[in-house]
Parts: sequence; structure tokens; C-alpha cells
Amino acid sequence: MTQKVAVLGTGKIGEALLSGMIRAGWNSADLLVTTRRRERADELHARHGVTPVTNTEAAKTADTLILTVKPQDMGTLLDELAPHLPADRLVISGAAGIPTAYFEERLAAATPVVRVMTNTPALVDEAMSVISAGTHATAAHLAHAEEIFGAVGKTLRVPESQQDACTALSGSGPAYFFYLVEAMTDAGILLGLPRDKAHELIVQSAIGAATMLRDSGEHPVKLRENVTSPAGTTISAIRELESHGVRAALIAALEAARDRSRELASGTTG
Ligand SMILES: NC(=O)C1=CN([C@@H]2O[C@H](COP(=O)(O)OP(=O)(O)OC[C@H]3O[C@@H](n4cnc5c(N)ncnc54)[C@H](O)[C@@H]3O)[C@@H](O)[C@H]2O)C=CC1
Ligand SMILES: O=C(O)[C@@H]1CCC=N1
Repeated sequence: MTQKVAVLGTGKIGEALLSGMIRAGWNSADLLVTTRRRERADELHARHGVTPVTNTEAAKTADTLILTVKPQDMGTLLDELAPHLPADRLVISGAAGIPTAYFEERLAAATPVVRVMTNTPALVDEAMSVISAGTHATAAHLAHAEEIFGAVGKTLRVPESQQDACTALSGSGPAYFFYLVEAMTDAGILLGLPRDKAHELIVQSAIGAATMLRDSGEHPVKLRENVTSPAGTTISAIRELESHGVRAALIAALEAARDRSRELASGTTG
């Protein structure tokens, strides 16, 4: 039987996901999208061949609904969906912070809900998507969510109690690496390199380091020690990173991201 999948609120994450699904072999005729603006719907149809529908139509016709609106917009979307959504449809939330219980309280009794935190490398099929089951989601529902998000990268099942921490690590994670590259490129400018060369050196170093982290089987400490020669250049840089508290800053930053994810759960919109 053909399974219709609807992506509701198809912005950056929603589009990254559906384009990956199509690359992985999903038939675009089975993919529905909803948007706020008509022009956005037309753009998605032209780019991917997917079918724009209203939220109500998606609720009535899709087997699986993937909700990728901002956390602050989720309540309004659920108010719109609830009267039309049969309880046997799978609801997958891609929103930061919001627990599965929030959906279960607003949708028909026993609706299966799966919570997923993915990240923007979904655009290049290198996402990290962390998946948790709500009260009524079965192994088959989790497997279906894994099949969908597996189209854009790796998946990992975690207890829902770990979702806010995972959001801080991998959901927001790419931003920290982009920030580091930006800062290191600025350092290259200070050292007299043209910006394009500095960018190329840093990006290739990042790709090399990431590949070693993934493929070498070595601990990151060992990999760093291998770069750090006695009385050499690297240890001079590491001393500065330590004296500026970069490690403590990263720990505090991720703790703040985890806390913000928890606040989103309690409906904080500020
Ligand atoms: N941007 C990121 O790196 C990540 C975002 N997320 C989560 O994904 C979700 C979406 O984030 P983005 O794609 O960055 O946001 P976005 O703003 O690009 O996309 C959300 C889209 O939903 C649309 N929308 C809002 N209410 C709607 C409604 N009632 N009906 C139809 N469309 C509606 C908006 O017009 C917008 O296009 C958020 O909940 C966020 O927490 C998760 C992982 C990473
Ligand atoms: O910043 C945010 O709230 C979203 C969730 C994870 C990444 N971006």
C-alpha cells in the first residue's frame, strides 16, 4: 500500500528532509507539503514535484504527518489538525523542546507520536537525527521514522528524557562548528592571509579532522596529541584556548542550549 507522507510547515528542515527522501527513492507523488504562503508552496512543487495541500487536507489524507513548524507555532497547528486527524496516523514532531505528551494531550486518544531532533546537514545527507517514542508509538512506528530520517543521514534512538541534551549537542551542533570556522578564518585575516585562502585552509582542516574522528577509531585526545609537538606551535595555541576558558565556555554554551530546549517545552516564547 502506498504510504502518503505530509511535511507540515515546510521551511528549512522540512525541505531538507523531503529533498533527501526523494533522493533516497521516495516517489514525490506520495509526498504532501503544507506552507503558510502560496508562493512557497509553488516553489516546493516546482523544485521537488511534491503536492501542496492545506493542513486540514494533510490531516485527512496522509498516513504519516511530519510537523516541522517552529515550537512557538505548534499549538496553533495542532488546534487546526486535531478535529480532522484519525487516531491511527503517525505524527512525527521535528520541533525542539516540545515533548510527545504535548501532542498526545491535544490529539485523539492513543495517537502514535514520535519525536525527532535532526540537524541541517540533512541538506547533504549527513544529518544526525535522534529519535524517541511517545506513549503509543510502537516499534513499527519508530522503524518508519528511522526509514524517513535515515534518508538524510544517521539516526539514533534515545529515551525522550535525553532529547533536550541531544538538541544541545547535535541539533544546534552544526552552528558551533560554523562559528568556529568563522572565528578561525578571522584569525587567518589577522595573520595576513586573504579571506578565501583562510576559508579554504580551515574548511579542509575541518573536513580532515571530522573524517579522522569518524574513521580512525582513535580518541579525540590522542588525535590532538598527535598534532601537538613538544615546544611546537600547537601547544602554544592550546595554552591560549585553555587560558581563555574555551572548554568551560563550550560546556556552559551547551548547558544553555539544553536549558532553552526545556523552556520551549514549557511554552516559553521569548
Ligand atoms: N534549523 C535547524 O537547524 C533545526 C531546526 N529544528 C526544528 O525544526 C523546526 C523548523 O525549523 P526551521 O526549518 O529552521 O524553521 P523555518 O522557519 O525555516 O520553517 C518553519 C516553516 O513553518 C511554516 N509554518 C508555520 N506555521 C505554519 C502553519 N500553521 N501551517 C503551515 N506552515 C506553517 C513557516 O512559514 C515556515 O516556513 C523547528 O521546530 C525547529 O525547532 C530541528 C533541528 C535543527
Ligand atoms: O535553534 C533552534 O532552536 C533549532 C533547534 C536545533 C537547531 N536549531
